[in-house]
Amino acid sequence: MSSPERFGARLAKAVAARGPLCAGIDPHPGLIEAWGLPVDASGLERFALSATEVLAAHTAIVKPQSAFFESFGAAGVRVLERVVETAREAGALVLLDVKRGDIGSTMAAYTAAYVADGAAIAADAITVSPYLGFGSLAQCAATATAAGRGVFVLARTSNPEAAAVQNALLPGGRTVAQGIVDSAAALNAQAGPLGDIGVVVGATVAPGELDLSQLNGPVLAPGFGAQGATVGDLRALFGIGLPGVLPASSRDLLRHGPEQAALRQAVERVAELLADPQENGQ
Ligand SMILES: O=c1ccn([C@@H]2O[C@H](COP(=O)(O)O)[C@@H](O)[C@H]2O)c(=O)[nH]1
Repeated sequence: MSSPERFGARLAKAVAARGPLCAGIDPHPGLIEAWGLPVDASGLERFALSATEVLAAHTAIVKPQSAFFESFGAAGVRVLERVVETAREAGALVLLDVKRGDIGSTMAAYTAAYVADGAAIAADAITVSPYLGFGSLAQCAATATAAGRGVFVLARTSNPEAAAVQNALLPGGRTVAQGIVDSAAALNAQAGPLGDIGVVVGATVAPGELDLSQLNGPVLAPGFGAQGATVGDLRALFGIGLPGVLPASSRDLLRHGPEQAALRQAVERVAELLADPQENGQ
């Protein structure tokens, strides 16, 4: 049997075709309500499927936030499964934001759930947390890669509380975040055109904190939009062409619903800003 096309290669093609914007599907109760829907499993379903139909038709990759589905119990998880299917039918890759991380034997179960061959909720990639040690993620990364899937490892997250832990210094002087980037880079060393192991670096992070030059993998950049980061901030942090960077926005897109036409215009507007190398603000 031939091996599946690698995640990094699939992502590079999708971004070349549709641009780098990663649209977040975060059904916050407040947004469900603002769309005039009941805050229950039926409202969740209408919100999430309608948003996914539009966002997944216009972006390379969508990022459902698992927490907002899990909070509705089993019915919410069934909606999440339909979101994954709907996104795929619309031609987008699915990065499931679950931020899993545990000892290796438990991590194996998360791997089976999301990124192994025959996974129960099969995503193209998931977010993972390295704070039980980067090595605890090794088997998950290897299994995902073999299945044509990927992982995005939290390195320097967008929230203000993160710096105290992630900018702490390791023996030798690198930050914890840089150590994570370098460990991801080691796994991507032989891959082309883009490795399967991404990192998460918030768009809100100050320029110059991290050296991403050796990563050879994708960078998920949440914090763009509702958390305050602009296109100018993205370019200052990652460079004018945003190479390998997936700016991620959820609330700032979703607030334009429930009309699908308005949501589509919003996503097109942001995609145009990201495509314009002269654009330094928003
Ligand atoms: O560092 C991180 C990692 C993940 N996130 C997630 O991204 C979205 C952001 O939503 P917005 O509405 O665009 O602020 C959300 O799902 C977070 O859990 C992050 O914000 N920062």
